[in-house]
Amino acid sequence: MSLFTDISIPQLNITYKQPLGLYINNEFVASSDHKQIETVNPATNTVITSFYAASDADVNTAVTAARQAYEQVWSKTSAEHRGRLLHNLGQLIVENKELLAAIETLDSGKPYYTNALADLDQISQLTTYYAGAADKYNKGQMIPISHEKYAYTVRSPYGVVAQIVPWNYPLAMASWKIQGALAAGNTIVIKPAENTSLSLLYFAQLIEKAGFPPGVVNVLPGLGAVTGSSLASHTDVDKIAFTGSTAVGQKIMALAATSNLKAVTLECGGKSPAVIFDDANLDEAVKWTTAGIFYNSGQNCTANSRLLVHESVYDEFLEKFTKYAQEEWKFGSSLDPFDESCTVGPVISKAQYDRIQGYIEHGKSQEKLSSKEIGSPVESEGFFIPPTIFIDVTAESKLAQEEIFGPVAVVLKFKDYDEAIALANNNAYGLASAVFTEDIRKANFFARDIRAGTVWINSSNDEEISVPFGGFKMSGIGRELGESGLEAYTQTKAVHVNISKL
Ligand SMILES: NC(=O)C1=CN([C@@H]2O[C@H](COP(=O)(O)OP(=O)(O)OC[C@H]3O[C@@H](n4cnc5c(N)ncnc54)[C@H](O)[C@@H]3O)[C@@H](O)[C@H]2O)C=CC1
Ligand SMILES: CCCCCC(=O)O
Repeated sequence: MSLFTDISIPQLNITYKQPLGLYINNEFVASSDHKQIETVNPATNTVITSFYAASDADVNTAVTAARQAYEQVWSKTSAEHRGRLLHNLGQLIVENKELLAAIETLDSGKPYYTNALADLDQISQLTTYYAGAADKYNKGQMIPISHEKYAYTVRSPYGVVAQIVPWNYPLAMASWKIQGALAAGNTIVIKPAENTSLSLLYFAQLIEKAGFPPGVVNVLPGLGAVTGSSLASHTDVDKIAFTGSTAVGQKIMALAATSNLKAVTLECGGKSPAVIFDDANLDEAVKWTTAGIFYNSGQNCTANSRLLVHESVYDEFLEKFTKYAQEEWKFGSSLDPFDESCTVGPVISKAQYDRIQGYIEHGKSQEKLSSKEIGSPVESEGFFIPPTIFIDVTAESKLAQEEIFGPVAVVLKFKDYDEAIALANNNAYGLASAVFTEDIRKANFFARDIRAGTVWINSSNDEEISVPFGGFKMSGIGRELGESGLEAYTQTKAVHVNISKL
């Protein structure tokens, strides 16, 4: 198989050259065993192309390249220069914004105009942020001890970092990791999700163009259980960062522990509550929470998939939510993610489609839950699921406890603050949360009492690249974005200086 292929996207009148190889030492190569993976367009269930899948041997080759690049070049590169190369990368991202967004839409099904382009805006913003952060957030401390001794700390990069990213925001999740790790001075081997590898393979070409030396960033598409596991267990990888399911995060953490006790950052699943109190502005709550569960077809780790509503406004909220979702989200208005009117795209794969439909079926047939389909089922070969909400759900419901990762929310009722916070915390996950109230005390009590890494007050899924992101409980370990996104890729070295008289 060739290392490149031409791909056409007629809706945007684009034909471009798609890399299909592994990206090691700033060049594309075939996998050692020539194994390949097919990637499918989820909007049409048709094969787009195939690309090489990295073997264990390829992982070793890439890690060796990253190690050599670290020891010989990158560890000797100033923070200022790292920042300058990230600035170059940011400019190249802007120049390639439309094409990168188009590849994301083709491979993941996320709507081009209402989703993918916004991802590229966020990626540009965070690249600029880390370009500036490289020689600012690299400072340690000077610690005076005595007349004849002082100490200081250094924020030392880990060295070779492995990164594994999911398919819901392919390039954004990769950039959350790559840009921070580079700013901190690490070299990287990153594995995209097997169902959305095309954009990162195209993006890899920008790495060399930006001036990054060979081996600093290596991109290894491949199967999770093969390439991913191999990275997690490689003894010359100093740190691994992962975004994806909690189950896989646990596997990675176990391999990290038993191989070489490498450092770990995990951004895993969520089942985030949005709590609507009796004094909430319901129109605002509806606007934020419909986006919080239907944007990206609900495939967000921070999706507000649990809606907890005070009993006094429950019926009014449901009526507003349903009406707004029908009128503003217009599921089915277009089944072509490249169409400007497409707001809810397909879910990523047949496997996820079946998984989500399984939850919907369970809710209806097993738990006899009442549901409202906000949009009718569509005739399509693609993996389109109508936005659905289940009402009058109890905390013990399977649909209230487990991450569905689709455009499906459950609505629960509560009578007072204590019941609301108890319901909100009654879950294995703790990634994000939202609260809607005009009462500043209640909002701050909630922010104090909720066990979640992110709290949105009178908004939801309102990420900022300068604010730390990460979960409590089964939602993960560590933080990304903001200064945390650089800190996560450094470890503190303490230097003691004895200047006592000889
Ligand atoms: N937190 C988040 O942003 C995301 C959460 N999820 C959750 O994961 C569920 C399943 O989605 P999946 O695509 O199966 O996610 P996943 O966790 O299987 O895949 C995420 C990444 O992990 C890799 N991977 C899979 N198995 C691995 C292993 N044994 N060792 C190392 N790497 C491995 C995959 O190749 C991919 O790159 C979703 O329904 C959702 O609950 C999925 C994607 C993103
Ligand atoms: C670009 C927003 C990403 C939210 C985190 C996630 O769903 O993985």
